[in-house]
Amino acid sequence: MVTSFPMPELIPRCFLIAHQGPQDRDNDIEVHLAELEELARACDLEPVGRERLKRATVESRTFYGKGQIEAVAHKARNLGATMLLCDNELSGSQVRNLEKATGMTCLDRTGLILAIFEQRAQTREAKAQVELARYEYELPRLKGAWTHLERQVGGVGVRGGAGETQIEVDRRMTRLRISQLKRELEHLQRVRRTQGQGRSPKAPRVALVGYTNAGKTSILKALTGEGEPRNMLFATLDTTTRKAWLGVDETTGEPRQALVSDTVGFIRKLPHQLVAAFRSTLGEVRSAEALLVVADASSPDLEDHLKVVGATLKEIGCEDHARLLVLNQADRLTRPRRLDLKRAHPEAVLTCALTRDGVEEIREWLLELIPGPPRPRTPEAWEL
Ligand SMILES: Nc1nc2c(ncn2[C@@H]2O[C@H](COP(=O)(O)OP(=O)(O)OP(=O)(O)O)[C@@H](O)[C@H]2O)c(=O)[nH]1
Ligand SMILES: [Mg+2]
Repeated sequence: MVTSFPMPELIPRCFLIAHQGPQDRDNDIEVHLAELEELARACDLEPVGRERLKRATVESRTFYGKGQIEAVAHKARNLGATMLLCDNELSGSQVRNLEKATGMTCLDRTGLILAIFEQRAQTREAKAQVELARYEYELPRLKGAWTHLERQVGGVGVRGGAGETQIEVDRRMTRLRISQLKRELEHLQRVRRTQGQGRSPKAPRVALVGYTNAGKTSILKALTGEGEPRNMLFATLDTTTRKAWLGVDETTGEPRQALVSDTVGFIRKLPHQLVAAFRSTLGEVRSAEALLVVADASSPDLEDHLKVVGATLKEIGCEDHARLLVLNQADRLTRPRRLDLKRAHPEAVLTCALTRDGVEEIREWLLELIPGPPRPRTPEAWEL
């Protein structure tokens, strides 16, 4: 009999860095680095260390200072790291120069978020959106990556005639794929719209939006009985819509319900290529009548998260939507913090999605969105 032993999985180790300018507070950069660690874990990497690199200006070649890079690379290698994750958005040539200087693979924040989305995308639509974002990200970076190949390669076939360089061929192919993907996404969006047309006009459509890992899927589950919450950044990529039963109309006996959509989470510095690519999925948010803005009330970073959510909603054209702020994970709050939050956000509902505490208040708010029975019309004088 052959016994097979499970092989220990090799998880790549990474070291995290962030630039700290003279105006940046230590704590802010630490919070950003802690979030980058979560992103690394969500990408199946093991963070082994992190460092703030203080410098008044940024270096155009390598972004960080030369001496800083050498010291960090030394430390990272001693900890067994093979990757360097940078919290700042870097240009293609800065990444390449860093890789050359350190001998390690380098990934910036945008590249890391894109990699997570690529791992998670399940449906055709999510896959096309992520692929589009990847090409949009790579297009301005193609330069330089091919400098060793940049030469005149006049000829026939894929190359567009005499004189087209390898970079030009590459850019042309990338643009072609981008327009194919955009067409495919438009088609998928049309299909989605047609599917939505059969929905009951009496059921208001609401979208759950908010910072990643706030508990949007958990609230969906508490409201509709469906959804799979996970303690992981960007667990949800696809929009799913479920019915929330809100009881029966006492006068007509008709069931009352709302259609609740779960959506992809937001994060600070969400790559704009992703926001653009996810426009069609986020179209569900735009076309919703109202928003349930879910936030993790126990996060020390709550107010910052709310600002990011507000700005992203603006970016996708949703600043005027009616909304209810759902301060979730309230079970993790101390009593004084709970009182502070009630004072700071008097309109908000405090919830615990796990015990469904406060979820009834969300239902009541949803009920108010349902159009009431037609009011009896008072006949005008000329009709009598
Ligand atoms: N203690 C506590 N944990 C919660 C609560 N709501 C959600 N969680 C936990 O928080 C984690 C994230 O929950 P999700 O519902 O997946 O969060 P999400 O906003 O959908 O996250 P993404 O889809 O990744 O953006 C899970 O481990 C949940 O069990 C809550 O009210 N209290
Ligand atoms: Mg989710």
